[in-house]
Amino acid sequence: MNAFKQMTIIGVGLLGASLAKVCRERKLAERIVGFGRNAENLQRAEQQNVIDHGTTVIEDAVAESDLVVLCSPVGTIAERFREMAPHLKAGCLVTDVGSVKAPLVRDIEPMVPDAVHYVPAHPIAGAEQSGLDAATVDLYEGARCIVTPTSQTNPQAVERIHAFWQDVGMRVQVLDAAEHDFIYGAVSHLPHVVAFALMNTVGQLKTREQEDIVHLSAGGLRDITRIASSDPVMWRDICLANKTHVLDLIDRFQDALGEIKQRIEQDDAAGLKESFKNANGHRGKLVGNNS
Ligand SMILES: NC(=O)C1=CN([C@@H]2O[C@H](COP(=O)(O)OP(=O)(O)OC[C@H]3O[C@@H](n4cnc5c(N)ncnc54)[C@H](O)[C@@H]3O)[C@@H](O)[C@H]2O)C=CC1
Ligand SMILES: O=C(O)C(=O)Cc1ccc(O)cc1
Repeated sequence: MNAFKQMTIIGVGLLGASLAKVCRERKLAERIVGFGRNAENLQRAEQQNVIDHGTTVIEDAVAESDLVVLCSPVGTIAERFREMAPHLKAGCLVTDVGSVKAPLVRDIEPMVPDAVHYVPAHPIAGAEQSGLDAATVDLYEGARCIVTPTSQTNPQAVERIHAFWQDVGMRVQVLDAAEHDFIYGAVSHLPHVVAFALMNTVGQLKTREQEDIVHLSAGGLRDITRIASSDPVMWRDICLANKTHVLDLIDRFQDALGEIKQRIEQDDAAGLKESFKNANGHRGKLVGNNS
């Protein structure tokens, strides 16, 4: 097991507090420090014994730590790294949970001090809820964690961070950051954009009596839009950070939607059936039904 004397979590929300909980339970760190902007949130995390100590002063948060995990929104991670970099001790390992990797690697790698190692990571574990109160000890259990080292990343540091995420309970896999952003743009970011757009389309429609029509829906609308309840700041940051891939994927989605639209317009029953049958096949791969 890969026990650290002290670890710091930057951003004690869903991902950060869940990580603190599992590290506490599995004794992966002797002491857990939380950094955040909101003193009241940190105080509550201390009271709940999620962290040993909370501080809004980044120097105090990281100076004695052997491991720092950045768990704040994607748009804030590089800035937090810049602030903490001069205060990191020699030998400190830094990883993160950001949902987009290439821009973080591009911005952070040039700022990494000598004798400090940054190994980017993305645990594919989460939910549509956010914040300390949504955190659970088993959020990460059995889920995939993508690690995206570069040619400059120290191999021993990669091994230790790999072991850390494994100790947390994750199945670790290495990917190039650019490929990661393409893949998760497709399987995570586009679905969120579609869910937000679908809810905006249907959500504003009213009955003749000016009542919301969503209450009249069957289970399907709820199934397809669960993730439209996700945090707007988090998803704003993800879409802007992964802009190129997200825009390309929206184009692809519009093409697929356009094909269905055209087949309906042209009363192309066979073509329409083909579009839907193809989708059945693709979803079969997703849910493990290849028949
Ligand atoms: N929610 C999810 O399902 C997943 C989220 N992620 C990534 O994890 C990170 C955190 O997401 P969540 O835990 O869901 O969000 P969250 O909103 O629950 O927690 C974020 C925490 O960061 C704090 N924070 C906000 N701005 C900050 C700043 N400038 N400096 C320091 N702390 C700041 C917030 O106060 C909050 O405590 C994001 O980068 C996200 O992309 C990764 C995998 C899954
Ligand atoms: O709630 C869901 O189904 C998710 O998709 C959670 C999620 C959100 C963002 C990530 O980067 C990874 C996982």
